[in-house]
Amino acid sequence: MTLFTNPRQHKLRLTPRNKQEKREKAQMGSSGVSWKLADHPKLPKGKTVAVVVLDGWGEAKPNEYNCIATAETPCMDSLKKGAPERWRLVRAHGTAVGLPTEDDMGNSEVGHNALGAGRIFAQGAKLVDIALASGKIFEGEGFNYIKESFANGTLHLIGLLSDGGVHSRLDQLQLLLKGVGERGVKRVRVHILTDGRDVLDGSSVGFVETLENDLAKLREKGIDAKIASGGGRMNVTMDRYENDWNVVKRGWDAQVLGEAPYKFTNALEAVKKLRAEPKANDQYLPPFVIVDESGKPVGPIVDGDAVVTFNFRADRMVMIAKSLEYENFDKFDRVRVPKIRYAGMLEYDGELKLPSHYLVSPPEIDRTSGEYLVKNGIRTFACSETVKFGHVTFFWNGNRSGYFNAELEKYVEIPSDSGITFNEKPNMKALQIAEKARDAILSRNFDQVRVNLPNGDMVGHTGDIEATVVACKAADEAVKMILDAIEQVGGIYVVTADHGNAEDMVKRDKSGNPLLKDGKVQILTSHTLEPVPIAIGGPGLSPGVRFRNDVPSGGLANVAATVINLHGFEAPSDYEQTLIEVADK
Ligand SMILES: O=C(O)[C@H](O)COP(=O)(O)O
Ligand SMILES: [Mn+2]
Ligand SMILES: [Mn+2]
Repeated sequence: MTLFTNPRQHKLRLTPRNKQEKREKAQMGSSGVSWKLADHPKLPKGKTVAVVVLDGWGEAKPNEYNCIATAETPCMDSLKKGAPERWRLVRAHGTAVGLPTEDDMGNSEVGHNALGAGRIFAQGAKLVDIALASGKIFEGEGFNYIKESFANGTLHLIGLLSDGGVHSRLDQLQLLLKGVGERGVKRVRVHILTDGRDVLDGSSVGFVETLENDLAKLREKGIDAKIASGGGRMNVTMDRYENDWNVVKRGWDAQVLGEAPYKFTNALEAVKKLRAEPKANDQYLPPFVIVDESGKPVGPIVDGDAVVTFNFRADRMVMIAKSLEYENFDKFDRVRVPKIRYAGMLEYDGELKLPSHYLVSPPEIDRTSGEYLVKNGIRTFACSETVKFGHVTFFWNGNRSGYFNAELEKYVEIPSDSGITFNEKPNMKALQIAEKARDAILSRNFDQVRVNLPNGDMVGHTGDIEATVVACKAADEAVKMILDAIEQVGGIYVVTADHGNAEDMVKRDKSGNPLLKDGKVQILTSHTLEPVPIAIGGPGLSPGVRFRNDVPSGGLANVAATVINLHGFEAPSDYEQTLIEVADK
């Protein structure tokens, strides 16, 4: 993209520091934060603002692997005609969303965090890198806690075996293994979840080989280190937002109880054999346990053991964290609940304080736009279907569950289909989400109506190009319904996305050509590095409002100030700058 040839170096803001902030803080009450937003000098209050996030909807050149360009998307096409004043692109990957490098694709967590928080926070991936590089990870409360079990128990590491950098990273697991090896661990068991969603399908085989090499090195040092169980991430453990507890149960059975439908004596063989089944892929491998020659599982979790879930990203760890930590738990029959010392790589839910022990402190995402707006009287409605519900609530609000003010907010979750891959039903619940948003807008009971439309992303992850084209059409129709409602109430819309996915479904070489393997293209199931569109409009948009042209490398974090302005307020002074200006007409 020529737009971003000279990206501004974003400073990672870990604490707000500027002068006005200090002055504001001096005037505040006991919470230490002044929540009052100043009136915008030019923009009115009282307009209904629809904020639509198309999940996995990036901008790329049209070609046969660009499902968005292939699909019929008349609504999104018409918005694009508003460029440059009412349509533009924003950065949605790498440092623009707090990830370690520009090679890191965006994802829902960091994307929605940036959209909601209006600032760029060093994200989990980066915080873990820093803690490992400095060695601080091995000095904190969380590590000291699990270390107590090293002398007499086993350390179990559970997580996604991948170098995707979305939920976890293999190099971080390797450093963790090395670190525990140097700090007295005697017995280690790794419970792997294969990826194929943030990385190419089939890459699990290479990751298992790498891990086995590392474990062999530990064994040379006298440490009893083995892979103990496994399964595909979408089938085992990594469900989110309570869409399907069976997924977590399958993980529990394999990891804790040592029970699974498949038993192997070797993890590499397990992954290769299970992948050879018809229609098998890394994302959906069935659960398996590794057994010894006598058929006994090599690593069930028992009393006195320590467990670390090594994913840094929260959404798909909250459910397993609850099952490992909660005494009162009724989501499935755990059969046996071992007395363990459990720590997450990060704290996964700041509101629930879950888990109570963790190795690295999460980003402190405070003073989000959602909280400011509610505290300034903005009545907010948020909706998506289960698989993305937490994106426009939990992630949007800085990884906090719950309302800021239940009287002013309503969050509606539409149950997702479970037990299917979404290429089977690519329309998903887009229409139902749009209907809820439409009704919320027409009710005039809300000032902000915020939705996430999952189709481009969830179907894009299946790698099914035909179905993804259908998915994009469905998302476009949903946008149209929401914009029609905004038209009726004289409101404003902001339509954007959290990262790319459906706009490029093929693995490419450095010059951008499809990369062939054995003469075939490799389907890309993951997100991309592409920028995403943002469009503004609607009858309530004041004349003269347009995108500024002096924020060329603007990213998702600039959207919050923009939305706050459209509600008639000035954004907090330490927010990334607004994307809009009001030209004199
Ligand atoms: O968790 C997932 O589904 C993928 O790893 C990332 O997708 P998301 O960031 O869009 O949720
Ligand atoms: Mn997403
Ligand atoms: Mn995704």
